[in-house]
Amino acid sequence: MNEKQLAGERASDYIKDGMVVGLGTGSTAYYMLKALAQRVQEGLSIKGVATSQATTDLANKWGIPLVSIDDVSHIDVTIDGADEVDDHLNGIKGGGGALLYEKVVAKASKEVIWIVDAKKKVKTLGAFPLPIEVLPFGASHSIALFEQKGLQPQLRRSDEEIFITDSGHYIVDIQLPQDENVEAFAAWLDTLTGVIEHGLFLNMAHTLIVGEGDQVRIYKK
Ligand SMILES: O=C[C@H](O)[C@H](O)[C@H](O)COP(=O)(O)O
Repeated sequence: MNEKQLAGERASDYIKDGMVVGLGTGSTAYYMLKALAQRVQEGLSIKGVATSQATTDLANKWGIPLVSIDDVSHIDVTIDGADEVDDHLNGIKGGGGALLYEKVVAKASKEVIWIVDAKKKVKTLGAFPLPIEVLPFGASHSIALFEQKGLQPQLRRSDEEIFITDSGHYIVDIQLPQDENVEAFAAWLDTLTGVIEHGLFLNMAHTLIVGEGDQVRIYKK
């Protein structure tokens, strides 16, 4: 079994009968969804809140019941992947472009669990480019600002076309400055007009499940 599968399957154990569950996006969340679908088939009763169209499609295909985030007062637990996670359980997300809905769902959740393979557990965030979701209107000005700050922005593309998020925005991938405090950098990003959201998820995860070789390691905040 690969590390992503180990982490994803273990995470599905955290889902209990009657819960509203935030369903993450990506190749690791895929395994959690698969394990959850199996449990639903065996009689587990949950309601899922999907974080992307891709996850909605998988849940529909596998018979996981979904509700809209606006039809629930809270989410009991959200299980999602991440691109990098440090020792404080701060992370970078958005490698698959789902960061906006993922952050909205995480913020509505009582508990957030991340599932990753071992290479994503890092000492310092920033080897993975930081995804910034920007408004298409004026995107060239957002990119110019990042360029001016030395952040090496790259407008994300998919098969030559500009990548469009589920909510109709662009993604600009930048290099996280290594000499700057991540909280301060996230706070600066939050002030920028035209920036819809960014992939720094700070103080959001409570539990990290890492598939490492043929073992699972669990870290708590
Ligand atoms: O936008 C995508 C999400 O943040 C994913 O959860 C993240 O990129 C990790 O994906 P994967 O498990 O495929 O590496």
